[in-house]
Amino acid sequence: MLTVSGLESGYGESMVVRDVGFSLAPGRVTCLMGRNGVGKTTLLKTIMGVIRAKRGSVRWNGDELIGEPPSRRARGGIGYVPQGREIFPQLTVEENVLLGLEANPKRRRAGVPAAVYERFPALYEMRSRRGGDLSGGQQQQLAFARALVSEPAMLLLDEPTEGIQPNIVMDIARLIGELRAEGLAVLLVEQSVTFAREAADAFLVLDKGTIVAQGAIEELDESIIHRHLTV
Ligand SMILES: Nc1ncnc2c1ncn2[C@@H]1O[C@H](COP(=O)(O)OP(=O)(O)OP(=O)(O)O)[C@@H](O)[C@H]1O
Repeated sequence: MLTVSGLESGYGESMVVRDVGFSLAPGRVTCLMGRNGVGKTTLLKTIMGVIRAKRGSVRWNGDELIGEPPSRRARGGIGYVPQGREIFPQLTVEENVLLGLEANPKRRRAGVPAAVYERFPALYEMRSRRGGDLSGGQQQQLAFARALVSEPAMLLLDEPTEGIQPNIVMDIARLIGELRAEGLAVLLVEQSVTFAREAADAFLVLDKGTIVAQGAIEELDESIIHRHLTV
């Protein structure tokens, strides 16, 4: 459903993502791995349209997304949980969730669908509190809720377990498993090989902006980890 080919992007003159190609299918979790600074976040932002591609193609169910703004991509079914969560601390939990429907004013007026609060009951309890009052784990739930409120078919997750307590990390693994069972395609940036093996079906390894290894998660072996992932 998502096919990326020959994708290049960066900042000014500096090219960060170089000739990247891969595809994602419904109901599969693909883990994007790589050392710090290799371009994982830049790749996700380019797929979302937050950063403009310099070259290449991002096709979504056959349609070319390059040139489309992020709002059109969100409306088309792509959800994004950014690194560091990017919760608005002064807005309420409910207002933060509704930001996920900015691209869709009609649905926004209908309010937060019951299904979102059923999935995240703690957010329902805290819906009138300020986003900044939530714990790190609750803020991560809020970032997921904001991405899921538009009922996306694909989710881009940028290090959702970063800085999260181990017991909440297990909740995130469970949630990703549920989303996969519901048929979402998931592209997950993750540093932990253990978590990747637990949560993903497939992996991509990025090094200096290029995909240097990919395959089924069972094929993520020690030589790949040693060459491209350990510091
Ligand atoms: N806004 C920016 N302007 C200029 N250079 C940037 C910008 N954001 C990132 N970079 C540079 O682009 C390169 C790739 O950064 P990116 O954040 O995509 O890597 P990453 O693999 O996600 O790293 P991390 O694991 O640390 O999150 C780095 O060299 C970084 O310094």
